[in-house]
Amino acid sequence: MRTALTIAGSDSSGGAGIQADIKTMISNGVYAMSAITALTAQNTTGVTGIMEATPEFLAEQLDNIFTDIYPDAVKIGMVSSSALIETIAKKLHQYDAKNIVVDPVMVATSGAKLINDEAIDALKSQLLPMATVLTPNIPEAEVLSGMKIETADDMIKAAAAIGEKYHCAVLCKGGHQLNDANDLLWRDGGYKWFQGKRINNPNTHGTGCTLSSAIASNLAKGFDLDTSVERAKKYISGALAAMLDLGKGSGPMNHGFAIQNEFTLAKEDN
Ligand SMILES: Nc1ncnc2c1ncn2[C@@H]1O[C@H](COP(=O)(O)OP(=O)(O)OP(=O)(O)O)[C@@H](O)[C@H]1O
Ligand SMILES: Cc1ncc(COP(=O)(O)O)c(N)n1
Repeated sequence: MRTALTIAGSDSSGGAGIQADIKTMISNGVYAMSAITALTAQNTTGVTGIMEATPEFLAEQLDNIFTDIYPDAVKIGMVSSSALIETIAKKLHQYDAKNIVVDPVMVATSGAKLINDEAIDALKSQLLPMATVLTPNIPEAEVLSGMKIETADDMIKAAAAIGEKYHCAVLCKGGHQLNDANDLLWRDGGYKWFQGKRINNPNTHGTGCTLSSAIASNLAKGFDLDTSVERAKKYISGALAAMLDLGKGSGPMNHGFAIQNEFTLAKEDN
């Protein structure tokens, strides 16, 4: 069985972060492992507390994972401080990690800030150059490119600027900000649009975490980047279309829709 690792924060309400990543990885047919960067106390209405892991304890988790069950892909989500980012970069270099998907989590759907300002510089200088693919939403792509994004053409320009600077592929997500479900993948000097059907579902807590984990799962299974994005879009559309409605705020998706539908994803792969 192929294996994937998520390095991210725990979401006590289960819709985003480590919990969304593990549910997504299982549903996409890989063995899931986790290195937790922080505990968050949150629900669908907001984040009330964050307790960071120490860099030493994060390093210890990564040592235990990489020296035993080697991950075929790594997804990186919420990492709130530069010391934690430095630890991740050092360990991923040490163990020669492959298929690294970086979701540059900055602000939660509920509005809470999930990264310190000084950590954004560390993210840029240390993690982005290691990424196979980076998955910013529009506000994150604006921060990383330094340009305002108002049109689909701006998405292409910003993704190209980020990709050329950090030498990685960039999936700029239209998401709820710009053109709904259409995402732009820039890689190797060229780009491709992934058109998604907009699903009228207000419950989008954890969509970014879910998409990046689904891409990592498919890379772990040996699919190329374009195919992995295509398959990940199909998975997130299914999870949104399942129309789960929980909580008082922007609720979680139904990550298990495929398993509940008699293992449809697993059947497709056989
Ligand atoms: N209503 C929708 N219908 C279909 N696909 C959607 C919808 N909203 C978002 N998506 C898709 O979900 C994925 C995540 O995009 P989004 O822009 O929501 O990420 P994000 O802003 O990082 O998410 P998060 O809510 O976790 O911060 C993208 O592939 C996007 O196209
Ligand atoms: C631990 C953690 N990681 C990431 C997110 C972002 O997800 P969203 O923007 O959908 O709230 C989150 N809320 N919590």
